[in-house]
Amino acid sequence: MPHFSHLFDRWQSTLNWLPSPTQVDQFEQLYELVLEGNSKQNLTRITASEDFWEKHLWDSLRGVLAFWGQENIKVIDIGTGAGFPGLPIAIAKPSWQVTLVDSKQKKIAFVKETIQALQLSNAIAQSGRVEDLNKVAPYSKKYDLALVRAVGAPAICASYCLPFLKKSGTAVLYRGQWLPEESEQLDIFCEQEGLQVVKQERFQTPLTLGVRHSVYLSPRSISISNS
Ligand SMILES: C[S@@+](CC[C@H](N)C(=O)[O-])C[C@H]1O[C@@H](n2cnc3c(N)ncnc32)[C@H](O)[C@@H]1O
Repeated sequence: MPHFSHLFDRWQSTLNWLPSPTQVDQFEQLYELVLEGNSKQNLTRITASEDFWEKHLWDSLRGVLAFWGQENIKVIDIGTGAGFPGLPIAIAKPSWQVTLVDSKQKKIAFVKETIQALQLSNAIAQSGRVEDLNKVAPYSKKYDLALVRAVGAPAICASYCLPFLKKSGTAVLYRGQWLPEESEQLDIFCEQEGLQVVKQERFQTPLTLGVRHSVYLSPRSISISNS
């Protein structure tokens, strides 16, 4: 019995995108695997089908909407937990290479099993602390996008992302409310670390109208003066 078929039009009206039949099946399967996984470990409190669609599937994809037209890019999901936002993104964008990282082995075991079950050949999961992984060769400066949702204060999230990014890369902080003091704290960090806030975007989720913000950061390009 499909869980999300009544929400099919919402993909089109809110993201201007429609999943293929295979992607529809993968989203359904992902939901069932998370429910099953939740009976063995604490993966998520968001279990009702509409909540799952809005807060895990839709929200994960909305954060990368600005990059939707890009193909063949490398993406890292930092502190992925049960695989969000990385798994919905790997389903929706098969040409993107998605790396999902979390320090908790058990969560990564679940994500690995799910990648296999969904046959996502464009996703890999890696356990470890991001502040260790982001300094080593396979990961350092390799990513076009670094994504971080619900992991910590903005400056900490930014510090996790920065070492993963190519010079042309972008970090996306997935935030709920965005407070002036968070913005100020992030500005101070960016000033010190050679990052710039490229854009902040405010939007609402389509079903419960929850407030969300996406904050986009990129390494600052250095301008060299002639004098
Ligand atoms: C609240 S969960 C959010 C999970 C997921 N991003 C989401 O939005 O549903 C935060 C996750 O970040 C992971 N995490 C926190 N600090 C980390 C670090 N330094 N390195 C790797 N993972 C970390 C935790 O293990 C946890 O699974």
